[in-house]
Amino acid sequence: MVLDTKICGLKTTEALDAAVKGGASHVGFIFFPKSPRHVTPQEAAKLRAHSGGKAKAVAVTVDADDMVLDAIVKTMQPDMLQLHGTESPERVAEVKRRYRLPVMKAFAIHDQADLARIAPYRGIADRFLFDAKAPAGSRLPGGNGVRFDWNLLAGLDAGIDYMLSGGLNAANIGDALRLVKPSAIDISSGVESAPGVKDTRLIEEFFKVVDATRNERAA
Ligand SMILES: O=C(O)c1ccccc1N[C@@H]1O[C@H](COP(=O)(O)O)[C@@H](O)[C@H]1O
Repeated sequence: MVLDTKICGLKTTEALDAAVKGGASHVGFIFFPKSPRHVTPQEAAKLRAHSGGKAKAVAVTVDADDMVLDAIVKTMQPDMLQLHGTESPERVAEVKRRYRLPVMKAFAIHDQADLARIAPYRGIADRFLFDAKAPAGSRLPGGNGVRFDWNLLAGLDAGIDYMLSGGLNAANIGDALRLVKPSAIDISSGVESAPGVKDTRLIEEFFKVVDATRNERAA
């Protein structure tokens, strides 16, 4: 079974190399100035070039306007856009049209009502990303290392293509993948030694568990 894996919030070639070596299908770059993982379009372009196309480059933005997206798309040339704010279905459709890129729409999940909110985006977003709600007082809509109740996903329509995200790490990814069957997983702070500082040893450890669980799923 194919399981895409995205390592998000990359800022250095060392961390990027570890992600690619581990088998990441996607690598994510954060364009959100309040984040400790924020990169400029120029920095992301250099990292993307360094990866040599071995993983799809995802640009993560939060309610970005066309001017911001124009600069990112022109400079970095991502393979996919992750919209991690409160973008409406109309805005998602507009972004897809304007940039001719696949779009992954992120949702903050706490209960079933949050999952129901994806309905108007079906057929518009190419993929969904389910993250936890940001804790009170957090300056970030994602990258908070917080998980949500994965049981909520058990009854989800099997045709929904989603990336599981939020508080994943080497210690819990095995349990997550035994409980739910996402087409993809996404991790950021779970492979960091401090906010915004990726740890290559933690990236390696994460992939070891993912590979072991993937083999379990295939058996
Ligand atoms: O990581 C950030 O700083 C960030 C900022 C703004 C929007 C999204 C961000 N990260 C996304 O958050 C999730 C989960 O992160 P974590 O594994 O819980 O730390 C991931 O999708 C990142 O793309």
